Amino acid sequence: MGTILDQIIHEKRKFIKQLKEINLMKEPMTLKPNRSFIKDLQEAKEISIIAEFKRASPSKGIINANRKPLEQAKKYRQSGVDAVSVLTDEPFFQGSYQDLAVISQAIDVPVLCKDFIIDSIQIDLAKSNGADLILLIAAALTDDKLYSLYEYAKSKGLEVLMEVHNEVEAERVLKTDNLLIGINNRNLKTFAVDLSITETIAPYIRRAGRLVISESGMKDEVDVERVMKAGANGVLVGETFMKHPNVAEVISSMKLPLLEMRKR
Ligand SMILES: O=C(O)c1ccccc1NCC(=O)[C@H](O)[C@H](O)COP(=O)(O)O
Repeated sequence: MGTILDQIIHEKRKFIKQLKEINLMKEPMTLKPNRSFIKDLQEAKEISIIAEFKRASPSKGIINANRKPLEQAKKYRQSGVDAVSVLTDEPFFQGSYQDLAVISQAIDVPVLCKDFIIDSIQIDLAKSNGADLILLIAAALTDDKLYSLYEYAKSKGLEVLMEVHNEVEAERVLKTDNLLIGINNRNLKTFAVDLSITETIAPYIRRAGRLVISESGMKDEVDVERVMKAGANGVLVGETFMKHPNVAEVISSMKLPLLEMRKR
């Protein structure tokens, strides 16, 4: 059956086919201009945190089915996160576009539609449900697809987080002018998480003048400090925030490394 990424993409193709058949598209729910995460990140004086709403995952199964999107997103916002990521994939992550819409309407920071996008109709769907930025995963796309979906997202006023896992993928995304590059520490084929992936690739991406988000596997401030030292401008954290009984506490502890570094 192939890797988990192959399986996800296989399901996604079925979903897109249905979507095109039933034409579920609705009018954009909001007329307000997109919130720019890139601008915030360029102006940020401390590590930026993207907090993810993630009920379940292929690697962990159910992470936390009890948290409600609205409550969790409000807690994230009150804890000072800079953006919220919403997994909209249903079969593997138990997410939905409804989650995205609810969260986008409730908070004033940029919202990332975290999905496995292979067709422009998914970008329309993300936009119409309130996304400010979308994810494009280099490993899931040919160069042509990656570049055309990027152009399409930009034409819709959306920002793009381009995700890479190794130097070859990094080289591919650096051929675009996209500023926001995510380094996923989780191998999407084996699920192994290794923060040294950020340490290896971030300096290369930073030298190219781009902004780096280190994604996956961060448990505490030690991990955040490690990826910051490698050059990350921000982190994307899901499981740790979804499981922790005190979200505000764990988020503020992750902001500490920078304060400590400033004191030195
Ligand atoms: O999380 C997974 O198991 C997974 C498996 C296959 C493809 C993608 C997957 N996760 C998507 C993500 O990138 C993470 O949800 C995100 O970076 C947060 O990771 P974490 O903090 O480790 O929950």
